[in-house]
Amino acid sequence: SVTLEHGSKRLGKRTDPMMGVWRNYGLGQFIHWGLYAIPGGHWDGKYYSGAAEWIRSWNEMPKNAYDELYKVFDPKAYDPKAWAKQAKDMGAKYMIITTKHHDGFCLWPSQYTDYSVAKSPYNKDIIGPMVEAYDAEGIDVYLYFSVMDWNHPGYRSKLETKEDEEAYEGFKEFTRNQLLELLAFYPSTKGLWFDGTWDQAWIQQAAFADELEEEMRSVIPGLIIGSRFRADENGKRHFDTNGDLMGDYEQGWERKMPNRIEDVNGNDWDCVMTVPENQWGYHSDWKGHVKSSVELIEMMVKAASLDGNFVINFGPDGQGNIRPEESLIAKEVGEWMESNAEAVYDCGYLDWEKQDWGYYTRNRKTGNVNLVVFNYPASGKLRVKVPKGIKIQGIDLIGTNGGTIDLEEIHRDEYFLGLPKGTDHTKPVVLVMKIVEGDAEVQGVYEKAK
Ligand SMILES: COc1ccc([C@H]2[C@H](O)[C@H](O)[C@H](C)N2C)cc1
Repeated sequence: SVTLEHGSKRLGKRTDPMMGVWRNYGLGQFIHWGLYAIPGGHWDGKYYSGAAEWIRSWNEMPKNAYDELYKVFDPKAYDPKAWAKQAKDMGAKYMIITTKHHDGFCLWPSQYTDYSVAKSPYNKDIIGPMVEAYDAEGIDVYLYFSVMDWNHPGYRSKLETKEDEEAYEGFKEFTRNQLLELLAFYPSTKGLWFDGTWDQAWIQQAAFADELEEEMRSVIPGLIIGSRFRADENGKRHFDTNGDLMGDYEQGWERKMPNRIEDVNGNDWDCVMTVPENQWGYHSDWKGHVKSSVELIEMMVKAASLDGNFVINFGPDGQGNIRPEESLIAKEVGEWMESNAEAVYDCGYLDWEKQDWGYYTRNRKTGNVNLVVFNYPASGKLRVKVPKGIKIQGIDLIGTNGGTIDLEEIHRDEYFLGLPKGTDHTKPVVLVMKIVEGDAEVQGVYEKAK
């Protein structure tokens, strides 16, 4: 490996308590909200088929028309307490809010630009009440921040001239000022979710970004920052020149998921997922596939089974309403979590052979093995291969106690579990297995022998 000044600062996972909390979240909520929610994917009677939060880049929408939208930003229906309650009922343990997306419009009254809520008819801080409401519900708040800023005069995608370089110095200072301002205004935030960091101009700022990351971490000790904030001095992003993870967790799983534990390279990670195929901001007319709550539950469980978290995106409309499709998802995911959350919260990878019927998750606090069944076997029986030295001490349908599952030993360490008659096959069902490792008759939590 090569010596790097601005590469990864740590090998392996963070081991501090704040990262331990992050690791156990299981489920999060992303909120994309901003001026783009006003046009909602349409302009001048035309339909924008791209991602609604990118409508400013659509040549059918004049840039100045977009840039005037702040003059009509006045979301009468905005109710952060209701949003936080809905997220709580869904079972989200953390929430990521767009403080500033690529358009540069700030949902907080930044001292460093006029392009913020302070200059809109709404003329109140959006972020503060949201942070308070989510904190009150016990949901940790993370602040999304786009480095790319189409509004700032000093922003550049690449630095080609002396003038570019001078302008970009101002932009770097502006970016640092806004980030320190966010941490000062909202000190209860647990981390930052960076985006818009692929431009050559930013990638060249390895030293500046490294120093800024250190500075932010010193302002809020334990702050959690993903792999997408900065590049190393060779322009390597997410993973440095030596292949080591930048930041505290892998942030590349966006609208896609790993399939095997090897894909996550032993890192913490989360997957951020849109409900339609590719809409983060509000689009009033979703086209194509819209994910059902069962699909999203399966992705959430799959993430937990591979040591990751799953984050479902919400895009409130221009008035601050949560759309009906998203409210339905929040309700249905919440109903499932009501009785099955222990198979997701505090759960991670179990190194048992993957079976076709679904996923194993291991609860880090109880030591229990969860079998989450998505693909019901026609036989009605689940095949379970148990590694050597592991004994099944008991198994039950989640929330029940005793005698619901019959265990048939096929041969040493391989069993058929019979699902109870009348199991509802339209929902994922969870079996909870207590295991004993080695000959230990220890009761309670089992830490896998290292
Ligand atoms: C260049 O392709 C992109 C770049 C950025 C994105 C942004 C989306 O607007 C959303 O904020 C997502 C989390 N982010 C990666 C999406 C596609």
